[in-house]
Amino acid sequence: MSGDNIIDGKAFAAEVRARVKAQVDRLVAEHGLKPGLAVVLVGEDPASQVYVRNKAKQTVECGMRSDEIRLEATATQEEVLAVVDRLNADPGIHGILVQLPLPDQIDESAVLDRIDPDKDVDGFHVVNTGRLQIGLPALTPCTPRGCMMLLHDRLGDLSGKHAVVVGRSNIVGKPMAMLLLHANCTVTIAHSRTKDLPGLCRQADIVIAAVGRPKFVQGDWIKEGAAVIDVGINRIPKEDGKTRLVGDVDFEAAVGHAGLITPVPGGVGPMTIACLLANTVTAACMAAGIPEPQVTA
Ligand SMILES: Nc1nc2c(c(=O)[nH]1)N[C@@H](CN(C=O)c1ccc(C(=O)N[C@@H](CCC(=O)O)C(=O)O)cc1)CN2
Repeated sequence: MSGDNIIDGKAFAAEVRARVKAQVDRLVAEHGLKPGLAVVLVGEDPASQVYVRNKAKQTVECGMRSDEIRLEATATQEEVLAVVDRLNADPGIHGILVQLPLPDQIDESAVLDRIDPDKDVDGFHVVNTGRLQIGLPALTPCTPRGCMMLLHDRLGDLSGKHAVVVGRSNIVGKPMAMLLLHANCTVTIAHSRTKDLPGLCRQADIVIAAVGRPKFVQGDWIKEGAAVIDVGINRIPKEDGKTRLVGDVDFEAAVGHAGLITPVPGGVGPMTIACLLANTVTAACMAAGIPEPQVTA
């Protein structure tokens, strides 16, 4: 995979992390402020364990404080909320993230909305959702923020482009649509009841695939030269009994049509953690009343 139209999300994420590290170094040197991120993991989901480990590692590499709080899969709602309350009250913690998915006995929205909105580095709290909706400064969900960085980096101004977002989840589809709208795109949100999805996608200058179904978006749905951003992370079985990671786009079929395309792995995924680190710096600056350094410039 070396075509000019393939976006290297891993390399771009490394650049973002280097910028975050430079900002952290400056905050420590000039303000004595060391941003702190706490990640809460409930249970032993293997993929979540890997993501949490990578978050902690990259947080430390950027010079920030990293706290990892692990709870048993059988933890009660009260136990999880008590951890969030403690982190909300900790002045050395500027960002709190509760790794999703949570076990069935936990009410996800109750937990996410218990996080102090100013420490909500996932941008999932209803207050940040509302701020984003009406265009106020907000902590923005990491995956959509990463997608926007990739699009701006390669396309510059997005004004007037028709973006089709396939998927309407609260954590990707909806915030993605809002960010594209704020960037002056004409945005269509498509979902399982959308009529003629292939025809709709063929009209798009930008297709965001965030539907959670392996290789759902077909190659011939892509207009020649369109940008295709694949948010999907699906593990499918291989013949040898192991699994492999594929996105929501049939990459091999779409790459010949797209002007730009993100692969899976190595596209949007690495940007999620890089943007989490950037959001933690933003939250620390907000808490200390320091103007936020630009990560995307
Ligand atoms: N509280 C949250 N929970 C979850 C989020 C989130 O943003 N906040 N997103 C996902 C998981 N996730 C981060 O938490 C995440 C997913 C994927 C990657 C990534 O780098 N993927 C690699 C492939 C890694 C692999 O082999 O598994 C890639 O795409 O190249 C990073 C973070 C759900 N939960």
